[in-house]
Amino acid sequence: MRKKSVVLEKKATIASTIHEDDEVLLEVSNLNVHFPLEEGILEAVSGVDFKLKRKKTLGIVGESGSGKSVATKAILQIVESPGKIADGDILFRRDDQQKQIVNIAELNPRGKEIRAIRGGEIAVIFQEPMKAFSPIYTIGNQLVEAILLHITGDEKEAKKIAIDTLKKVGMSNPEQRMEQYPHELSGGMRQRAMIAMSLCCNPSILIADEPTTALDVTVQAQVLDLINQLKDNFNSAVIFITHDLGVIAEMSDEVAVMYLGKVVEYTDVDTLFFGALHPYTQGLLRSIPTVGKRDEPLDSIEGVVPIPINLPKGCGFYSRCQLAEDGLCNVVEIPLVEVKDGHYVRCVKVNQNQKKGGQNNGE
Ligand SMILES: Nc1ncnc2c1ncn2[C@@H]1O[C@H](COP(=O)(O)OP(=O)(O)OP(=O)(O)O)[C@@H](O)[C@H]1O
Repeated sequence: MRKKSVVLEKKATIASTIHEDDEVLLEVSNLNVHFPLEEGILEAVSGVDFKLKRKKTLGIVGESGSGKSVATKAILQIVESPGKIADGDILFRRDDQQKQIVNIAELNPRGKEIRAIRGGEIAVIFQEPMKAFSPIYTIGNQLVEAILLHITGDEKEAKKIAIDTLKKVGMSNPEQRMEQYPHELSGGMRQRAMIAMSLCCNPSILIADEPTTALDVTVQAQVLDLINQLKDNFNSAVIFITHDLGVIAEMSDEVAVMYLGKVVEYTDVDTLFFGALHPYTQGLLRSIPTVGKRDEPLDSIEGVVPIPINLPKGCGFYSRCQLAEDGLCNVVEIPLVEVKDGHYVRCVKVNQNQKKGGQNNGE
């Protein structure tokens, strides 16, 4: 059978503005992160673009294995071996006097410059706080050490900053907490201590990787509130990684939906919830429990995210997509296309529909 011809759109990379707009703190373009394995090259992140503005939160959502964590680890140059940044730029506006823009992708992962950025100008909150702390030092020791490294050489001042930050994250008796070891704190308190650790150096960017998954619902709400307040107080920006679209709705200004190492939809949060176009995003939205649908079974997207080694040509979502069309979707690499101002979608069917002036309802 003759394959239908596919007209390739010009790839719409998310326009570069970091050199003109001071509010843009980070601009990631065409990021590729590969793990060379015995079975072949695992393409964990493949041509990812996004940007981050001061006081804004970018939500990154997608199922397990879609590349969210690896993409953000690349921003800190902490991708585990044998993984490496194979291509792309990670332009970051430094918080020094010149506000110089550096390309993190080109820095030596063990060099002085990335060590000054990591934990200082760009900080991370992990899902599991025990990972961030050493069990053999007190919380106070660890906070003070980070502040001495990034902010001041004066130990007294560093201690004062540590106590103030613990207060800001809602820790009761901060002086006493300084003397405690991580295992002596409850889960919620440990999470707060880790947020304090991330914020004590006034980072320009805070990366929160599933920061509330291990917490109960009440503490979850407090932690989310805290991240929002602190973003405003510290004039910083947040990258929020989660599986949970409810959390995305609450936290994000813009959202990147990732699937199989690629951004498949990128837009502002309202458009995501009221005008998502990619069949994968629509599937994720249909799987959110709602009060009105209490007695109906929840929709779920059948199958799992494949392992990104030796992938077939075409759309990565092809094998699970309700709209998949042989000869159209599985022929060439599908580009990310700007369908409306600031709304980018990686789907041939959506592009066809948009041209006809129709809407893709994902049926
Ligand atoms: N250290 C590693 N070695 C080999 N492959 C890896 C490694 N870390 C991640 N990967 C692979 O890279 C791809 C992306 O993984 P990543 O952890 O970024 O996904 P994720 O979207 O963050 O998932 P989760 O929500 O479960 O954290 C997956 O196929 C994963 O198996």
